[in-house]
Order: sequence, then structure tokens, then C-alpha cells
Amino acid sequence: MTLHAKFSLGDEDKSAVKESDAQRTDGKRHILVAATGSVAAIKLVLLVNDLLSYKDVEVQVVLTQAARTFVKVDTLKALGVRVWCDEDDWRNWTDKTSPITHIELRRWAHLLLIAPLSANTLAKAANGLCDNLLTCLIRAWSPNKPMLLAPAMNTVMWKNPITEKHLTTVRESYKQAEIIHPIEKVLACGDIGMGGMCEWREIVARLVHRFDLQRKDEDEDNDNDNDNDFDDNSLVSPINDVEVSLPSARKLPKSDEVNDAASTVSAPAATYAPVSDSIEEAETSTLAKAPNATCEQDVQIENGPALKEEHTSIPDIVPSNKEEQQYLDLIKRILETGELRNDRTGTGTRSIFAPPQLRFSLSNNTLPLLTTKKVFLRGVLQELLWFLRGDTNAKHLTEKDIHIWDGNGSREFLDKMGFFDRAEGDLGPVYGFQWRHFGAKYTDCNADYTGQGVDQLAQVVHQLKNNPNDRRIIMSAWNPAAIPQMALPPCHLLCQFYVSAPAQPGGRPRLSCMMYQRSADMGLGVPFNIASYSLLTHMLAHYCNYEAHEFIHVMGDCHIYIDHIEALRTQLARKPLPFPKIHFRRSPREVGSIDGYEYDDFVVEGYNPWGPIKMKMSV
Ligand SMILES: Nc1nc(=O)c2c([nH]1)NC[C@@H]1CN(c3ccc(C(=O)N[C@@H](CCC(=O)O)C(=O)O)cc3)CN21
Ligand SMILES: O=c1ccn([C@H]2C[C@H](O)[C@@H](COP(=O)(O)O)O2)c(=O)[nH]1
Repeated sequence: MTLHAKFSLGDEDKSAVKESDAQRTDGKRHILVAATGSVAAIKLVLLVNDLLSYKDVEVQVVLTQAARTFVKVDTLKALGVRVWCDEDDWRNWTDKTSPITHIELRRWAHLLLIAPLSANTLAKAANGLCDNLLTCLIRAWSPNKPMLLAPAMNTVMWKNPITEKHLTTVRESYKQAEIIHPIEKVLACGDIGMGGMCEWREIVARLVHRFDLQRKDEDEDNDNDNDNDFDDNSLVSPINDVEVSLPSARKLPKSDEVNDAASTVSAPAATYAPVSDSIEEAETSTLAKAPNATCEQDVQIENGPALKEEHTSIPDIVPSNKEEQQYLDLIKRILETGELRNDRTGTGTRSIFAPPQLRFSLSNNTLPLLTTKKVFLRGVLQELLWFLRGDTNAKHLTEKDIHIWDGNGSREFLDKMGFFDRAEGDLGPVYGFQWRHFGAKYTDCNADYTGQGVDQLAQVVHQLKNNPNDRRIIMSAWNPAAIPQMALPPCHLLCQFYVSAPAQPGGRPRLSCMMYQRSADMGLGVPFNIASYSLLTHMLAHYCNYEAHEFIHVMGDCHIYIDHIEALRTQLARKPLPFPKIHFRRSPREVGSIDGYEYDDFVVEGYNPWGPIKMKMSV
């Protein structure tokens, strides 16, 4: 403990840089947070502030000179943390017994987080340069001590092979280095693409997970008006932006100080004002605001209150919706416990495998159409009818201004999958083809397949009507032989129908459906999938003169894309409302056959959801 007796930086400094034993004796997690010269450094205040809201956490900060363009030392100091800059490294050196700041900081820290890590500092780290406090620290870092690196740079810089080389070198040199993959976003320079720093909350989440951190008690800091739990970060009003409702461990410095940090960037100041914590979040910070133009609810809605209105508060007398709560609870569970994984699209997800099945009652004409965001019902229904027609041409949906399959049917995507000869929009033998022509030879989306392959839908209808106790009433889109021809292998790949006895004597038999989904995008796909199979079950029940009973949803890889987290947090804050009801305009006789259902036959009543929430589809 007498080591570096001369390490005297004044009282404040003594407590800041402790001798190595301190990290073992004070029982706290010592997190050294560093930032380099990237616009994402403006997030540092939020990140550090949030970290401080956890029990037994000590934070110190290292800033490169370039980082100080984006975040002010004083703003960070106002949070109560010690901030180290280049000039501090050798400030106390007098002779060879003097302490050396970067070595002392290394000794103090249990973990080094560099967020953001610029292309420049990454290059220096990979090449062993030590030309400032941070690079000296990195060079002196023990290869076995954890280091979290959150790169942030322009898309082109990120895609340059040099970046991968540098990352590989760093990974090889520091066995405990974890790279937090950047994400695709609108970058400060205006480019859209990979390279944006992963969301700061995600970085904190990794630290929480790694150190098993717990939030401090609510009453521990009386100055703190806001709770730090994301459950509460949302407040009652849907109009709140995530930025407004940021959790704060200590009172943040006045917002203008935070904005100050950003306003030194050469981009127009207005871009940073006033609530968005970064220009890079421009996309997500519009959440819950303007209704989505392509999301108009033009399915027949009878007696429904004005859809364009947002709920500002929900009176207690409105019954809660336990079934929708299952979905929200699953989102929470994935956010809290989901494993961080890379995925095919490069976005990255939090994922869990095989959560308990979700069950939705369809009785009394209930349609489980989520209410905590406005679901694009017109898109769900037109997609279902498109499946039922056996259509595999995404352009037929695009023509109806439904763009949900555009990404997977684009020229770029088809070429990437090796389908160079296939017309844009032709998805291959996907859902509709398998439902109606399973096993037929697929040529293209325009060919006439009448009478070819197995018509599984017709078989389902036949069995439901003629052999309702059958245990084989199944429709499968999973055809291993055809998967190589598909733009996207089916995610909802198998459903089974079950007819149970009437609830009361004289009642109608009840139809249930269980669907297995191998891959479930909780933010975008799942609300669609729940609604789609519920609509299908209602339709089959209507056609066979049964009562729709239950939809059961079973999922395999159940994931949240990292760039949906903010949006889902906004959604989690909303109270679920009662589900709407569905009716059919025409009788089964008028409809004529299972192929006779049209868009206007479906009438949804009482859908009064919260506003839409925009999320990006990963391709
Ligand atoms: N990554 C990914 N997630 C999916 O859920 C998904 C795919 N890919 N590939 C194709 C299908 C199509 N599905 C989709 C695709 C997009 C939306 C979507 O963007 N929905 C918006 C509304 C879109 C609009 O209004 O135009 C939504 O807010 O629900 C929904 C379902 C489900 N699928
Ligand atoms: O109906 C659907 C269709 C697709 N998804 C999601 C699930 C995944 O996020 C992607 C598909 O990617 P894979 O790599 O093929 O799993 O699309 C969905 O949730 N629902």
C-alpha cells in the first residue's frame, strides 16, 4: 500500500486514483469509461449518469482531446465523477518513484469501456501507439482484463477492410476485449448505414449483465425525481420522447449544458436541439409522434373512436388486457435476460429460445390486435389474403402500398442471395406457394400452378368440416427441398388446428390454432403474426360454422433487434387496452368458397390503439 507514496494529486485526486488493492477491498465495481473523438461522445453524460444509478459502482472517465469537442469535462464532473485528460498523465511526475496516471488508472479499474471508440484510436490501439493518456492506458492494459469497445465511425470507414484488420488485431492482443458492434443509423455526417455507436443503454445493459449490477434504492437519492428503471421511464403520456424521460441517477446538469457539449460540433446546432440525445438517434427519436403515413387503418372499422387520437392518459376503469401483457412481459424478459447475438442481417439482437407459449382468446369475436401501438391491420390482412391466393410476388403488395416484403424482394437482396435471374419482387416458393401447391416445381411467381402440388389449405378445410377430431390438421410452409429457392425461409412455418366440443350444449364447436414460429422479430413481425393467424382462425371458423376459440403462439428464436430497443421501451410504457372485435360482412354461403374471402369481408370494430411506433426492418 505504500507504493506511490508520492502520487499526490491533492485530496480529490487521491480518492480518484487508488492503489491497486483498493479495487479488491472496497467491494465496488470500478469502471473506467473512456471516450474518443466521435460525435457519439455526446452520449457519455447519459451513459455515465445511468451507470451511477447502480449500486456499488465507481466510475472514472478518461477523455481524449478530440472527445472534448463533444463532451465537456465540467458536465461530467457535475455528475460527481473524476475526469482524466491527456495533461493529467505526467502532471505528477517528478522522479522515478512518481506514480504514472495511466498505470494507476489501470490498477484501479476492473474494466475499461471505450465508448465511442473512433477509427483513429482503434488504429492506434491495433498498432500499439501511446501518444495520449488513453492510448497509453490501452497499451498498458493487461490482456486478461476486460475491455469493452464500442466503435463509432462513418459507414465507409467502418466498411474499409482496415477496420476489420484492426479489430482482429485488438481481439487477438486483448483476450478479454469485447467489441460492441456498431449499428446502422443516420450518422452525424448525414450518411445512413453501419457505423453508429450502439445505443448507450445497450452498453450499460452489457455492464449490468457482466457485473450483475442492481439499481440503487429509489429513496437513496432524494434529489432524483426520475426512477432509473425503464419500466418507469415512460410515464403515462405516449407523447413523451424517450429522451425526455431518461432515467437519471443524479440530477443531470442543466439540459443546456448537455446540449452545449453537442453544440460545439460543426453540424447545425438545430440538429441537436433540444431533446434528442444524438443526431444519430434522429430516426428513433421520432417514435410515437407523427402517425405513419403508410399505416392508415383503412380496414372497415365500425363504431371505433377516432384512430388518429393519441391517448394522453388511460382512466383506471378501462379494463387491462392481460393477453397483450404477455407480449409486453416477454419483451421485458428478452431485454433483461436475452443473450446478445449477431444475426444474419448484421443488426444484432437480444434473443431467448423457446419462451412459454402465448395464448390469446378468440372467443366473442375477439381479435388480438395489439393496442400498445397501432398495428398496420390493412397490411396484415392483405398479406394474409396474398398468402391464401398462393401469391409469392411481393410487388402485388407493393402495388397496394404495402411495403413489408420490399426489403426481401428487392433486386439488391435477391442478387445477394444469388437469385440473379429472378425478377424483382419474386420471393420464390414461400408461404403462399407451400400452403397451396406444396411440392410443386416452382418456376416463377407468374406461372399458373392450378392443380399442382398439395393444396394444404383445402385439405385443412376438408378435415375441419368432415373429420374434426383428426390430429393431422396441419399446414406447413417448411419444405426443406424448396428452401434454397426462397428469398427468406418461412418464419411461421407450421400450424395445427383443433376442434373442441361446444362450450355449452347447443353451442358451436370451437376452433383453435397453434402456430410454430422458428424466428420471431418481437418488434415488427410478431404483432403481425399474432394478428394474421388469429384472422386466419376466425376466417376458417366462420367458413366452417365454428366458433373461434384460441390462438396459441409458440416461438423458437425469439429476438429483439438492437435498433428496436428504444421503440419497445416506449411501447412498454403504454397500458394495453381491450382488443377489438371482428365480424364478417358476408355469410359463408355468400362467400362461396375458402378462396372467396375479400378484403371488405373483414370488419374490425373497436380498435382504438395507441399511436404507431416506427421500427426499422432488418434485411
Ligand atoms: N427482419 C424482419 N422482420 C420481420 O418481421 C419480417 C421480415 N424481416 N421479413 C419479411 C416479413 C414481413 N413482415 C413484416 C415486415 C415489416 C413490417 C413493418 O414494417 N411493419 C410496420 C408498418 C409498416 C408500414 O406501415 O408500412 C409496423 O409498424 O408494424 C411488418 C411485418 C414480417 N417479416
Ligand atoms: O412473419 C415473419 C417473418 C419474418 N420474421 C422475422 C424473424 C427474423 O427477424 C427475420 C427472418 O430472419 P431469419 O434469419 O430468416 O430468421 O424475420 C418474423 O418475425 N415474422
